[in-house]
Parts: sequence; C-alpha cells; structure tokens
Amino acid sequence: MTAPLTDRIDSRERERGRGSTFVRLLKRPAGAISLAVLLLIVLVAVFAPLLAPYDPNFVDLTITRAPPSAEHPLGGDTTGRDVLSRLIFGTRITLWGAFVAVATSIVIGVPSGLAAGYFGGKTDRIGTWISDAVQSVPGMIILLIVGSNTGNNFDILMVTVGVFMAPGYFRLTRSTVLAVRNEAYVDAARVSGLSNARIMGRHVIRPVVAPIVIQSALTAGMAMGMQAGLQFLGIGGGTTPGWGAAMNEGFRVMRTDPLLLLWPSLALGISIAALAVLGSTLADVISVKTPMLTKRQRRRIAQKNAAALPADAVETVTGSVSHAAADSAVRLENLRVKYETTNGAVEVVHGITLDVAPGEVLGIVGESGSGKSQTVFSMLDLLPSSGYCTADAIWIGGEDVTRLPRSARAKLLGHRIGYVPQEPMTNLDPSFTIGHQLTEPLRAVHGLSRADAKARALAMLERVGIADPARVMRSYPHELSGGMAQRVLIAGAIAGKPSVLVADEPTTALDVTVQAEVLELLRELQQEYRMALVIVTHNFGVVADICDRVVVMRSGSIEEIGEVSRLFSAPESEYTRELIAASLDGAESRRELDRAGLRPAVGDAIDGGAIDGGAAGPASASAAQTDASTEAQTEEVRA
Ligand SMILES: Nc1ncnc2c1ncn2[C@@H]1O[C@H](COP(=O)(O)OP(=O)(O)OP(=O)(O)O)[C@@H](O)[C@H]1O
Repeated sequence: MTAPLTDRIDSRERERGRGSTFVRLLKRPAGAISLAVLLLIVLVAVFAPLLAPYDPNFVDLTITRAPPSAEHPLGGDTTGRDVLSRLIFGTRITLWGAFVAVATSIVIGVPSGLAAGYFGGKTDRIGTWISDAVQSVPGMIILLIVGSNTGNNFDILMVTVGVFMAPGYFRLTRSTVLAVRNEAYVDAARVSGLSNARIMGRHVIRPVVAPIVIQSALTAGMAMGMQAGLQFLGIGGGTTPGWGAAMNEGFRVMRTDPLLLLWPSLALGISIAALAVLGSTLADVISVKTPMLTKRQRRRIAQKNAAALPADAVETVTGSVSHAAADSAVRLENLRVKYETTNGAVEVVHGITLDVAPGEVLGIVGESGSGKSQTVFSMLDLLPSSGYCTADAIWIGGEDVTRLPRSARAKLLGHRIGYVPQEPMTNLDPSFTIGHQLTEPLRAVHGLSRADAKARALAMLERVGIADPARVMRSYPHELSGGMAQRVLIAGAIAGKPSVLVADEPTTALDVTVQAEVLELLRELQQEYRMALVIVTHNFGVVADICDRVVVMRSGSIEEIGEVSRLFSAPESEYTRELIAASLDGAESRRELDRAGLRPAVGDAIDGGAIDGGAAGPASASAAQTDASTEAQTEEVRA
C-alpha cells in the first residue's frame, strides 16, 4: 500500500510545483494586469495626500475650466479646483464606498445562505423569501428615501447598497452549500460529534470561499458603479470629491469642457473593468486546479497496486456471545421510519425491535431497499431532513436516547457510538489533511490538547495497520487508496473509544483482498475494545466471516433473526433460505449441498457470496479476479 501512496505524494509535490491559486493567477496576463491596476488604484488611495499636488477643495479661480497644463496636468474644474487632485482623493471615497457595500453584503448574505443551505426546511424557506423580497424592492427609490432621511450620509447609503446586493451572496452561498451538505464527509463530521456551527464554519464554508472571492470582485465593481450613479444624481456626499460627483459636474459642462467628464469616467471605467477581469480570471484559475495524471502514470500506479495485493484472503472465525436484553449495547423497540413525500408520509421501516449485546457482532442483511441503512441511521440520529423515526425506545449504553434533546444525542456520536461509512473517499473532506480530520474531533469533542490529539491520531493510525502514520497524517484524501482511506475512517471512528461501532457496508467500495483485511481489522478491534459491532451488509460472506447473530430484513420488516450458525443451517423463513441460496453460485450446487448436509459449513461454502451482485469473495475465484481488476481500474481512474 505504501508504493501507491508514494506516487500520490509525488504527484502532490508536482501539484505544489504548479503554485498556489495566487501564483497561477499571476501567470495569466489578464490576472496579472488587472491585479496590477487594482494595486495601483489602492496605492493611489492610500498615498493620496502625498500624491495629490493640491488640496482637492482648494479654489483658485484662475484655473477655472483651465485646460491641462504643466502645473495642472488634468486642468481645473468649473469652480477652479485641480482636477487631478480631486481624482486622486476621489479614489479613496470610491474604494471605501465599494468596501462598505461589499462587506455589508457578505456579512448579511453569507451566514444566511450558509444557514439556509445547511439547515434547509423552514430556515431555507424564510431565507429565500426574504432574499426574493429584497430583490423585488426598487432599490433606487429606497436609496433616495434613505439619502433624504440621513442627510445624504455616504456610509449609510453604501450600507443600503450592500443590503440590496446581499441576495446575490445569499443565493450563491445557499446553492454551493446545498451541493455539499449531503456530502458524506459532512455526515462524517457530524458523526464524529462536531457541532453544527463548527461543521458550517470549517467543512461547509470551504467550497463557498472561492465563489465568494469571485463574486466580491464583481460586486465591488457594481458598487462603484452604483455609488457613482448616486453621486451623479447628487445623492451621497455632494461635497466629497468622489468620481461620481466629478462625473456629475463634468456632465453639466460636457459640451464646452468634455475632458471634465472624460477623466472621472476613465478612472471609474478602468477600475470596474479591472475588477470584472480579475473576477472572471479567478473563476478560470480556480476551476482548473485539479491536476490530471498522464496515461503512463496511471498505468504505473495500477501495476503497483496489483503487485501489492496479497494472494490469500483471511480465514473465517465466528464466536457467539450470550446476552440479556436488559443490558444491551443497543436496543431498538418498535422502530418506525417515515419519509414525507409529495404523496404524503411513506413508512419504510415498520416497527422493528432488535438488540445488540455488549461485545456482540450483529449483522443486518437484506436486499437493496430493505431498510438496513434507515435502521442504522435511526440509531445514529442521522436520517435526512425529509425523514423521521419514532420508537418506543432506542437504548444506547443503558440510556433511552429518544428522551434526550437532539443536542445531547449528537454528543453521543464519536463518544458512545462510532460510525464507519460505506464510501471511504467521499467521507473524507478533500480540503483538509488526514491529520487535521483525525485530530479535529479529538480536540473539539474530546477536549484533547493539540499534542495529545496528534499522538492519539498517530497511535490509532498505527493500530489500524498504516505503515507510515506520520506521512499519512500530512496527506490529503486523494493521495490515499480506498483501503487506506477506510482504515483512516476506522481509526477516526474508534479514536473516541465508543462502546458501539456501526459499520454500514464498510467493505463494499473496496477491492476484494482489501475487503478481507478491513473485516479482519474490524474483528480485531471489536475484540480488543470489547465493542458491540453492528455491521450492515449485502454479503453473506461477511456475515459468516464476522457476525455472531444476524438480522434478515425484508421490505422494512425483520424477516428472521438468529445465531449465524443456526440461521445458515436451518433458516426459519423461506425468504432467508432464498437469500442464502442466491448467494451460492447455482441451484445445482445448492441442491448438492442440501443432499450432503453441508449447508451449515457456510463460512467455507459461501464466503464472499453476495445477495444482489455485491463483490464475490475468495471462494469464487473468477468473480474475485474480475472484481479485483475492476477495482484496480477504478482505483487507477480515481488516482
Ligand atoms: N430520502 C428518502 N426519501 C424517501 N424514501 C427513502 C429515502 N431514503 C430511503 N428511502 C426508502 O427507504 C427504503 C429503505 O432504504 P434503505 O436505504 O434503508 O435500504 P437498504 O436496505 O440500506 O438498501 P441499500 O443496501 O441499497 O443501501 C427504500 O425503499 C428507500 O427507497
């Protein structure tokens, strides 16, 4: 596994060689020129008192409407003031106005868009309604009213402009958050026990930053235009030497002294154009960030991955734990899960009751859509917003969690109950290193210091079999293979030493030999930490391999529940019998097994069999090879 990682880290270093977003922006002529122009404008604003040859309000009647000269390079205005000095000082007020408007828009639009996108439901509806309402109000009329009631206070007017521009930020943030809020890494952050505020502030806001920077460049240009328009109408600081005020004056004498209109128009036009070009170049630069490997590099990685695969899979061993329902690690009583749809509420889990003893491994099997995931999401309190569950009780670690407020229940995640998801890659946030993602919950949820969290994370990575934990801590998710990413997630899930670990199809997305290793690891950890393990799977091979008891689900109900050996040797339900049979290669071999009385030896007979086309195990060598090569290709493409 270390060889592919080395390749990926090399590729990261190559990526670093390409430079940061800023360097890549500078490499583009449009980016470099627009940035240089804006920098010049900012410098002019900052050093205006040093650069301006005269006081911008000093009147010298001898230069009234004077043409450009050596002393007054841009001439004099209609009241005898130096045009160049007024333009230089005008840069200050123009930039300040744009800043106030953009800052106001960001302060209003971004947090509200974040909340609307993340929480959805009522928050989203109210936020969208207010945003639509603000957009439908005629802004210029409100600005005129605000101007007349505040004595044309420039700052208040620019704040008002910012309020009218906030819906742009709201919609942008909301739509970006909507796109990421259901990402598995956001769920994973929730499962690790992080608060909503922290998830929004760290994981959800990241993808929003780049669009906001681009939007700000464009909004600043628009704010400058609006400010100039207001000053042109004589609103907002008629005495301030802003560019708009200068344009207003120039417009009045346009026929006789067109230069008085030309200079401020040029200054404004160049600034707005520079901001627009900067915004669009930034958008281009950010969107081409992901580097692509060449075909040869991809082939080399695939060959190394194939060479790294061990020849044998693990043996199957199962043990059984006797338990009493009273001291269950988890107990669901009469659990129902419903979804609100356009046709009303639809029940997808119909009043099931099950329990798991401390230290027991419970498998939940069933066809796709049978309700396995809804059952474990109810345990974790992670149903999507359109779904909800009711239950007589949900006992976790001796406590009925249905009586707890939501916030207290969220605190159980990462502490009392850990979660290993199905898709390791999508459950890691691509923006942060593995080290950050492992230490963040340890610090925020478990209160460890930075050094202790790092030491614990390193120890956990080592425990889950990662050869060079320090290096993996510095890596980003795309630099890991699927198997390593799953080990990282297992390390994260057990770092808080939970008493229950829920694994939702933890091996489905992995290569067959890695599947065996990950199962082996889960079993080892479960025994070492004496955790209860609830494992959702399609795969009867996994059940035979690791589980003590198994729950067979069908269409949202429990079809059968029992000890693994009994269930395989003498299934009570015809449906269970069919499911087990379906995981064997063919009816013929099944009948032979029945005749020979070999069905109980399921660990050997059906190891790796899958109900509905899941990955086959070592017993099915040809299928395994096909899957392994498919996985290797997938890995190659992903890399
Ligand atoms: N957001 C949703 N809205 C409406 N129905 C849903 C939603 N999510 C799941 N369901 C329904 O709930 C039922 C059970 O789904 P669940 O995800 O638990 O199945 P599963 O057994 O885990 O299947 P798989 O193995 O394919 O994940 C399915 O019929 C599914 O259509």
